[in-house]
Amino acid sequence: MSCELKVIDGSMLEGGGQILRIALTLSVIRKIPIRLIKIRAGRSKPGLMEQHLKGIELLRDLCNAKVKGASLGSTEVEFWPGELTGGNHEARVKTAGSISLLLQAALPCCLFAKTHTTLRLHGGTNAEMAPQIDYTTEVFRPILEKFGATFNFDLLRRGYFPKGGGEVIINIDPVIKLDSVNLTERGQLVSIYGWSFVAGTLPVNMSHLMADSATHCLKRFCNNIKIERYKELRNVAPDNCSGIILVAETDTGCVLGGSALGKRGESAEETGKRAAVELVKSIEEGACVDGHSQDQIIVFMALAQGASSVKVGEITMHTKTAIFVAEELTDTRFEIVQKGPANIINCTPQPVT
Ligand SMILES: Nc1ncnc2c1ncn2[C@@H]1O[C@H](COP(=O)(O)OP(=O)(O)OP(=O)(O)O)[C@@H](O)[C@H]1O
Repeated sequence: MSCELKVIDGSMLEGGGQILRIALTLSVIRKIPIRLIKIRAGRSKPGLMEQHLKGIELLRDLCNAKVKGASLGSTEVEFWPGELTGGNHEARVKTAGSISLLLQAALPCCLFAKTHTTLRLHGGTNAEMAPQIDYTTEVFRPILEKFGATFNFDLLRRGYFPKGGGEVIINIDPVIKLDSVNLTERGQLVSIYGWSFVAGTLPVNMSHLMADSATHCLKRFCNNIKIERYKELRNVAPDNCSGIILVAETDTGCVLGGSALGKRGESAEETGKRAAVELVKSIEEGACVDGHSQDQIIVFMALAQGASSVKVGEITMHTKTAIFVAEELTDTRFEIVQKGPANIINCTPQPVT
């Protein structure tokens, strides 16, 4: 392991928690010690929040890393990775901080561990500004499988804003390598399905209103739409929440998602429509992955053996940020080629000189 610290500037581009997660993940896998500076400088309250700190501690535990400066509010952290061994690990975010984002940082590491890993993650399962856990398992996981990797999960309890309290167990087998992907043929939509839920004391009728409204927006794209409508069991989801997750599949195996959570002052119909509009954007752009998976696959493209190409829609700031960090910490180069409303992201490993 080199003693020199690679500096990653957390104020770059998106300037949020994502830079931190990707940099730490790649630091662990590539065994590159890093110094993160200006952490979350692009956010109104910069520095580490609880969920980011718990993410750092989880990655530290996964590889027995040495960490300096990681505490609430820190804007600078040093991280010296050790050996990735696998085993049982736990992270507990006391707020509704997203379980999916803890997994976003830990999953690639576990894929390169020596043995099987079991993660017990506590926090929010369905939180704003993050993938709902159902998005992670039903949209992101099938895309991950194209890279030759997967995970199993057991959702024990749902956790919503503001209390959190969700709990998910994730089981991950290591891979020998990640496969490169070529996801450039979008094909025709074959089905749209999804889950429209309410929890706590909210009436089940809201789930019907969200699902009907989403179906209304989507029916011009596909005549095979099935959205389950239900109320979560009280013992699994005691607190109030409502939301919808939509998945579109194409005849070339592309999986696109759209989702929304109910919010104060918004009708159930509007929530359903928001999720549908998100999905419609990816459909109309001709993208092979949606705008949220777009940034989440960059790490896998950078770690895969060989060159990958993925057709996406409008390039998001999160994607530009992920590419920036991936190029800093791996021997890969990314190139974006515009194709009408879509873009092709190419990732090519660089010969080691
Ligand atoms: N509705 C959504 N569906 C799926 N993924 C989402 C959704 N909203 C956000 N994401 C993903 O969640 C991640 C959010 O990263 P971001 O840096 O903005 O958040 P963060 O870690 O909570 O940090 P910060 O508090 O600094 O914003 C990104 O990978 C983004 O694609």
